[in-house]
Amino acid sequence: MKFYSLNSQAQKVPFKEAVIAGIAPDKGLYFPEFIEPLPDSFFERIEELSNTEIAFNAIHQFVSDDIPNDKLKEILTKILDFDFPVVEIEDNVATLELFHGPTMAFKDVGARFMAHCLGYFSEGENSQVTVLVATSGDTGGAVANGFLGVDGVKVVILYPSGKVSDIQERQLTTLGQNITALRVDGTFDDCQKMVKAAFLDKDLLAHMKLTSANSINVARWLPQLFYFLFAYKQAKSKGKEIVFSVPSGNFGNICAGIVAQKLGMPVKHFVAATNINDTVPEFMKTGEYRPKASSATISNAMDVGDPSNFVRIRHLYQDDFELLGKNLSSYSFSDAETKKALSHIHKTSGYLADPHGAVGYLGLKKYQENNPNNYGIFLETAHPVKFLPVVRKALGIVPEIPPQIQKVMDKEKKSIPIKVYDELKRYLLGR
Ligand SMILES: N[C@@H](CCOP(=O)(O)O)C(=O)O
Repeated sequence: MKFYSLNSQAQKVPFKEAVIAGIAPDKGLYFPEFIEPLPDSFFERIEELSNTEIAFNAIHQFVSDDIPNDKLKEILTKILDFDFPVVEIEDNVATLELFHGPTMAFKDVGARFMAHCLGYFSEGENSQVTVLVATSGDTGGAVANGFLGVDGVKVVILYPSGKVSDIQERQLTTLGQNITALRVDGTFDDCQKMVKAAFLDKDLLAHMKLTSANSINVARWLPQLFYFLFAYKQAKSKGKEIVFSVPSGNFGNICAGIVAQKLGMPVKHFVAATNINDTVPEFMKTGEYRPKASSATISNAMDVGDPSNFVRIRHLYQDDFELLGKNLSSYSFSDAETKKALSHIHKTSGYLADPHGAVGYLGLKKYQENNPNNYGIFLETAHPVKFLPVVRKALGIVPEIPPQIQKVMDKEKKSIPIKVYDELKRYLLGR
C-alpha cells in the first residue's frame, strides 16, 4: 500500500514516509492508493471479535509491512484500553461515547496511534522530529498526552487564545517536558495556516524535521475509522440501517467513517453536523466551497472555517456532487439551538451531553424528520466536563470531575504568546 498526494498522484510513498512527513512535499494531503473492502465474513462475525482484532483487520492494509503484525497488534492493544459504548437515548437514537480515554475526547486513539508509530519508526535512530499541531480545543490535549516523554520528539501546539475551554487549555499547557504550547492571537484557522506555512518554509525545513499531528497526518486520521466499526459491532443486532451523525470541525472523523463504509461496513447515511461555522453545509447546498473566517461558539472544537479533510471527502466521491449528496447531508446549528438541545436531551432522557454531542444530536434529528425508521447514532466526541461553564449554565448541573481531568486542574498553565508566523519560526529555530 502506498499513499499519494491529493495535489499530484505521481509520487507515491509508503505509510512510514507519509507519517514522518505528515503532508506531501507539494503540500497535498496523503491518500491511500486503494481501499480494499474487508471480506463479508468480517462483518458477519464482528460481534465475536475484540476491538483490537477489529482495528487490526481494518488498519493492516494501510500500514502494510511498515510495522510488523505483532508490533501493530501490540500498539493497538495499548491504545484501545478503554470503552467505546453505544448508549440508547431515545427510540432509534443512540450515542457513541468516544470520551473514555485519557483526555476525554475522541482524539485520544489517533494521537496515541501516531505517537506509537513515530516511536517505532525512530527506534535506534538518533534524530529529532518536531511535531507541529494546531488545535481548536481537543486535539492539543490528546497530542500532548500521547507524545509526552516520547524520545526524539518535540511537540509544539498552537491554540487560539481565549477560544478553548479552561480544561482544554490546562490539558495542553500544563504537561511540560517535550510539550510546548503557543497561544495565538487569532482563530484556529490562523493556527492551522501557520502550521501549513511552516511546512512550506524551505529555510525552516533545512534546519529541522517537521511533521503534523493533526488529522492531515494519515496516522492521526485513519484510526478514527475504528469508532464506526465498534459502533456497528454493538448496533448490528438491531437489524436496522444505521445513520451516523458526526459533530464536525476539521472533518477528519467523518471522513474516516466514510472509509469504514468503503471497507464494506453497512451505513445508510452520514450527517455532518456543524455549529455556525457552516462552510460544508453551505457547500452541500450550493456546490461552492467558500472557506470563511471561523466564529467562536460554545462547541469550540468545531470552530473551523476551512476544514482540512473535506478535500479527502470530495476525493472519495471523485468530486461528484450528486454522489456525495446521496451519502452525506450537512446541517449547521446555532449556540441557542445547541443549548436548547442540551437541556432537551437531559430532560427527556437524563443523558448529559456535551455541546458537540448536542450538535450531533440535532443533525440526526433533522435527518430523521424526513427519513424515519432508521437507527441513528450521534457521536459524543468529548466529555461534558470539558465544557463545565456551558453545561452548568444550560442545565444548572456541575458534572463530577473525573480523575483524568482532576490531575491537570491545579497545575500551572504555561504558554508563549505569538501573533504572526515569524514568531513561530523564530521560536522553532530557537532565535
Ligand atoms: N477539532 C480539532 C481541530 C483540529 O482537528 P484535527 O482532527 O485535524 O486535529 C481540535 O479539537 O483541535
